[in-house]
Amino acid sequence: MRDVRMRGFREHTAVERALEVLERRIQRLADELVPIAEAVGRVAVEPVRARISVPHFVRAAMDGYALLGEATAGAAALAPVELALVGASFPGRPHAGAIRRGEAVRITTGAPVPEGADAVLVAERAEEGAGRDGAAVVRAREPVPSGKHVAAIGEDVLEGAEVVPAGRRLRPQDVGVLASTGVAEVRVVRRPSVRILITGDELLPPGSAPSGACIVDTNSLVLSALARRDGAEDIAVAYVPDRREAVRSALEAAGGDVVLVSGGSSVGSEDHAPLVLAELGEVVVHGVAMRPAKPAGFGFLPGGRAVFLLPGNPVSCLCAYEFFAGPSIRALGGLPRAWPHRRRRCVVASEIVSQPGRVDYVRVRVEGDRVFPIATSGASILSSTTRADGVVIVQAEEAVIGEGAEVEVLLYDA
Ligand SMILES: Nc1nc2c(c(=O)[nH]1)N[C@H]1C(S)=C(S)[C@@H](COP(=O)(O)OP(=O)(O)OC[C@H]3O[C@@H](n4cnc5c(N)ncnc54)[C@H](O)[C@@H]3O)O[C@H]1N2
Ligand code: MOO
Repeated sequence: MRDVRMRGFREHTAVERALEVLERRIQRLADELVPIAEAVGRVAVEPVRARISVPHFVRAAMDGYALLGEATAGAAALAPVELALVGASFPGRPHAGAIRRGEAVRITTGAPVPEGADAVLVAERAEEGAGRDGAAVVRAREPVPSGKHVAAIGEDVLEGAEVVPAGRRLRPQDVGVLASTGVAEVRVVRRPSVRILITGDELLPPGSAPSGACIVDTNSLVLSALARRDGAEDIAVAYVPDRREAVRSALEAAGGDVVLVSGGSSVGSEDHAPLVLAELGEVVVHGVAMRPAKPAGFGFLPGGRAVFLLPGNPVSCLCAYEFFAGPSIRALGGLPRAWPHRRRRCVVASEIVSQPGRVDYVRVRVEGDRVFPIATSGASILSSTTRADGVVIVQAEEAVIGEGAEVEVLLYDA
């Protein structure tokens, strides 16, 4: 690899080309079995099917009386049909045995309908009392068609039916349904672990007061949160001094499925990360036709673990993460590579200028359906991303997006 330190980049890789490499080289991780209680948010590797039908017994949908519908034929308020009340069925405590025509069982919603019954007469249309012989009876004041207020086996889910497709990031209700069908474990994609190496002798950990020539490291917080958003777990941060040997041993010892190196990616005399990565593995891209994050890059360690070289400037770091590391971490975890931001079509209210040949990450403010670029373009101005509502990505072939044009804004808030 050519040493760009104090010399500069000779050429820049197109964003599209860099993404093609990542798409080819980064595939999802292996799978693992997790208990159903831990499956929310995980990505199913295969379709998950119902183990048994829900409900697995015929159940009442209303409170009232289980009976044979036919037996209530001709019932009316003034001429009720009298049935012998022979028992009760509650959820978890069914009536033992079958009933015959002319008999009824008191039943509550969700309870098993006894054999011999095929309908439920709602409590509001019935009246309990004593028959001529003093035995308990229920009087039906209207006829009940067969099947009324009775849920068939499998009304919710049939045994063997696909509940969720492969690739689904499981929703709370998905695991609810799966559990209801007796599923105990789900095969999901392993979550990527991420190691964040923060380089820069000037940096103090978050929570410190900036002092002297030292500033507070913000990239570790932003990167950790973004990695978590993208499905990573086991995210660890390490601070690495600006010495080649220190960067080398940190990279060697990093572990994790993905390594993010913040800072030291550019052409300064202390920018060791690209050279160290080239020594230990391979640098595939270093220098991208984009702004900010021009010095961004990535490569691989032996065994194929990806290392992302993220410029130290905080906006560049965020931007390089979003373009390259984010899609890769999501793909490792089985999620779509596409940016997860909510999108909104807006009209450009003040022209957006970009340089043809490079992709621009333009921070914008949104007012109604109108979009304004944020004046500063400095990659060190992290507060620009706090003042912005989102970003517009200007493609390499575009130069000026004039007032009145429609653009898609990727919103920072979900
Ligand atoms: N001669 C050239 N100089 C620079 C070029 C170039 O092409 N030729 N590229 C510039 C661009 S663009 C960027 S971006 C930066 C990236 O440089 P590095 O990745 O080497 O980053 P550092 O030099 O370590 O830091 C840059 C800047 O950001 C601050 N920083 C670093 N880490 C953090 C952190 N964790 N939290 C908050 N702030 C951080 C650091 O103090 C510097 O101010 O290079 C340009 N130079
Ligand atoms: O690309 Mo640098 O990332 O502009 O400051």
